Amino acid sequence: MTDAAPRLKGLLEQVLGHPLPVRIRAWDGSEAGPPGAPVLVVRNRRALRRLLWKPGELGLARAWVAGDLDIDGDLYAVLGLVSGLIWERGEDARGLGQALRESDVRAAVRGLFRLAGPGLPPTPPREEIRRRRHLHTRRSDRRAISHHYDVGNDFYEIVLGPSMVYSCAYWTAPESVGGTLEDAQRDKLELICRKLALRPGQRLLDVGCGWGSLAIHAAREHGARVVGITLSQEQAAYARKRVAGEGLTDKVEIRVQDYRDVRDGPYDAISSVGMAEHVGAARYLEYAQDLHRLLAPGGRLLNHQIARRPQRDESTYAVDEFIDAYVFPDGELAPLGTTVTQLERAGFEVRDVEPIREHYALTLRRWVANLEADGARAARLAGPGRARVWRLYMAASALAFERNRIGVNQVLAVRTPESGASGLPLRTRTWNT
Ligand SMILES: C[S@@+](CC[C@H](N)C(=O)[O-])C[C@H]1O[C@@H](n2cnc3c(N)ncnc32)[C@H](O)[C@@H]1O
Repeated sequence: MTDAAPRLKGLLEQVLGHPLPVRIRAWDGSEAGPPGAPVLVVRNRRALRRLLWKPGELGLARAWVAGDLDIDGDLYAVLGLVSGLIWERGEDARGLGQALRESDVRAAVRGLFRLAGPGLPPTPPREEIRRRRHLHTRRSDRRAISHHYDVGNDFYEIVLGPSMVYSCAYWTAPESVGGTLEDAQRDKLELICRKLALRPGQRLLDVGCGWGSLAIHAAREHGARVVGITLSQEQAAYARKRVAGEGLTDKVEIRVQDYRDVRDGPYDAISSVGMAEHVGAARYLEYAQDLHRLLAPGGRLLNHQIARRPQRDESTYAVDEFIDAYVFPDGELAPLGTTVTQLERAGFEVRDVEPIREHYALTLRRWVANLEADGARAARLAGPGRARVWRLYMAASALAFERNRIGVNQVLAVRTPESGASGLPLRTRTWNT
């Protein structure tokens, strides 16, 4: 058979009720679709079986992880076209779906089953079997963090580069966008320290300290005494080595500790960068209360966190299955308004919100480029499936930030004392200066 691609294209369009914007190359070498369009490579029939067994995002992801599906050409272009179908046409597609004759769709699905050939559904990967409800106990959080972060520091060195910062960088000026990721990450760390108004000798708690970059910056550049906490053993070992290398062991302590177990407050300032996404809606208020309790009166919190957009009907919100199963088990995004409300409920005075959505798209594109530049080694270190997942999730996330599906915000909050003296200057921001 040398006509798999045109048959597949026809059947998929019949199911979707929409022309496919990408070209398809099938296992028999046949191709179909708009000439010059990016190519979705379907390497074998197993890819189809995975899709049919678990239609939608998760089926696609499984086929991608296993290498049964691939992209020939610009990854962003294909993701843009496919996500365009899912996001922009979500509403229309539902309308279209209703307009489609059910008997036609059923016939097309039967055709897809025939094309997929016989075979048992592939066993789901271990990550999916381990999925559980989002309880966010200390134990489940430790396990989820280990899944994501104990992949190996060498792998993260490839993706993140020498700065080893795993959160959105800050591109200070249009010219800086052409600069290095390391400069943009250093500028982000500096921005956070300035927002916290760190002074020599002050105690900073860095919740979710990763590989120690902010802790080191705050101690080295601002003379702060820092406690950095992480749930990842590998991160902590790496961070401690860096701290020692910088000669900062008297100023920086790295602990493997859950934020719920920190008892040695009060701190003058707290940073939480790219960490609150792990907390979960059910625990968010407790998290905010814990940080409030750990701060001295007048102390500042800088919470840097990814936000999703609110749903028209929040009760229909569901976590992204692909991200949950393969990337961040138990990660949860909240709308910005919810985060601000919870911080206020915990007693904070929220003083500044800086949305930096576009900065994350730029950062993610650098991470994808880093991974692609050293793809073979990344696959050796983390396993080919994992390297493929990371590439897909980071590229898809870059598009999601670019298209305003998700955002990221730096929220500055103060444990304002009874007197009302916030300690902030009258103007915290200057536009065009
Ligand atoms: C995306 S990383 C960000 C690391 C770092 N802040 C940076 O910007 O590079 C998230 C961090 O949060 C930590 N984390 C997640 N849940 C935690 C918890 N319950 N207690 C302490 N740390 C936690 C992880 O171990 C990891 O270090």
